[in-house]
Amino acid sequence: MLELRNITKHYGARPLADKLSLQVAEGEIVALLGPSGSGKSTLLKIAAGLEAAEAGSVWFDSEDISRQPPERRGFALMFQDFALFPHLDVRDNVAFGLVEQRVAKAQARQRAELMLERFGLAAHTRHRVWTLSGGEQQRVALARALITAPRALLLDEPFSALDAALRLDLQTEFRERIFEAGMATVLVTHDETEARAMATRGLRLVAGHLQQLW
Ligand SMILES: Nc1ncnc2c1ncn2[C@@H]1O[C@H](COP(=O)(O)OP(=O)(O)OP(=O)(O)O)[C@@H](O)[C@H]1O
Repeated sequence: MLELRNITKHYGARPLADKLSLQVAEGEIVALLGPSGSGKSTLLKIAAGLEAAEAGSVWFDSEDISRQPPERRGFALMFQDFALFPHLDVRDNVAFGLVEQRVAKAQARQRAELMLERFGLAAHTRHRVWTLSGGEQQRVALARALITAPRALLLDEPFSALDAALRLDLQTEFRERIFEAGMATVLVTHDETEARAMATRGLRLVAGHLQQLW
């Protein structure tokens, strides 16, 4: 269970989080909605360890991980600005997380190939990522996120660059793959339709507080 406990965070005088708490269980996809600038991405970054809160703590199961650096938390991130590596082929993009975990390169590549097969991307294994379509690139990014078997998945507007029809396809596919992997998942999105299509629970962040939508 991923848990934020009594998190407080401001930029200037405006509270982005005001003693905010959130629990996300394994197998749950929680959507975070809210006006632009309300602090959704900041909350995700606090969970990931990329930003510090002024007060409060981040827990996973019964461990306080507030002081752990991002790479020790065992979370996978898919943020708008976490692009794929243009100088690597598709396979090495997917293998990257494993190599970081000191898995031998040959073995990491083999596992990446299996993952790409499951994702219907086998034909692109040795292609540069920038030769793929936007939707394919997002699937590579999800494969890269899931291959390390993360205990939580943090998604920030994963489909914002895609056209409407493709978004719908990917929402269904991502939802299935995320449920199959079964980790605690938080999805930040502007789009309530997308949130309802993907998430088991929807929350709106307003003035530092979370309101339950469903
Ligand atoms: N490092 C920073 N320094 C100062 N202000 C910041 C910083 N990061 C974010 N902010 C401000 O905090 C507010 C919340 O930003 P955040 O990106 O978390 O909102 P958001 O709800 O994800 O917005 P959007 O839906 O537009 O992506 C914004 O007003 C932003 O300008």
